[in-house]
Amino acid sequence: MLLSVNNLAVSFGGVQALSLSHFSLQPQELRVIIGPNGAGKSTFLDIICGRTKPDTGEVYFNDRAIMGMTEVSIARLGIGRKFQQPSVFPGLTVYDNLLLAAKMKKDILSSLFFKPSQLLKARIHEVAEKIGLTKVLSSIAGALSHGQKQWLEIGIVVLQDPKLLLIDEPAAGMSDEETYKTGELLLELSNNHGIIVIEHDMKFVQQIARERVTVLERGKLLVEGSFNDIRNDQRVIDCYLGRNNTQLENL
Ligand SMILES: Nc1ncnc2c1ncn2[C@@H]1O[C@H](COP(=O)(O)OP(=O)(O)OP(=O)(O)O)[C@@H](O)[C@H]1O
Repeated sequence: MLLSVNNLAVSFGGVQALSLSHFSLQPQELRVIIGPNGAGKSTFLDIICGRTKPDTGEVYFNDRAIMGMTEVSIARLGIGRKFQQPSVFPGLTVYDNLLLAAKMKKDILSSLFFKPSQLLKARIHEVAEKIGLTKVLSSIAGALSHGQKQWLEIGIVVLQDPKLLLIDEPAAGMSDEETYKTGELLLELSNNHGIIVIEHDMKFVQQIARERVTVLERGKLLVEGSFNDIRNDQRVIDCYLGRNNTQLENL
């Protein structure tokens, strides 16, 4: 098991944001988490990456207990997080953004004397190819399209060789074509990484959910199953009804 979670609970100001008795992920599994606003999806990823401390519970990554570790230590162990907000350096080229990400993996001291080796250059080109940005490696990141910026963000995380990738709403704001390409990219990445994706667009979920989908509601596990199981589950349909949001797009 790549990730295993038991009895995780966290409250904010007396309101329970998450109460999850069990969750597990296999290596190279791509899991999609859905659920309406406030279901606890981001809180869950925040706990896994060490950004939020739970009140109770255990998280095991490759059988190692990681609760209480800092975000940096957890990242070093191999958990990479891609947030929804952009974090690329807009004034740097795509290549330099990737190079910087690769440098950040090294210790501070060694990076002072860091020179990009042929091996590293090859790795940057390999990742650029994967994320579809080979032709724009020398472009300024700020000039990329929204979709390209998101792929660069994914590339930056991938360059750090995480065993587990946590990705918040990767297709938000993308065109249909960009969304589809993002889905194909995540499917390809799942050959080498465990991936947890939070997503709202059901057409996109259908494209990438080859295994289980986890549905959270009000901080609790509502149901887990194949895409077809959850799409036809009355509890899932009910939990979105009457909500003033556009989250269950294309259901
Ligand atoms: N730092 C915080 N302080 C106070 N309350 C918080 C904090 N983070 C999350 N919450 C609350 O915890 C609950 C779960 O929020 P969370 O953001 O995890 O849900 P979500 O499923 O990711 O929702 P969305 O799809 O809207 O992003 C919500 O009621 C939210 O208001």
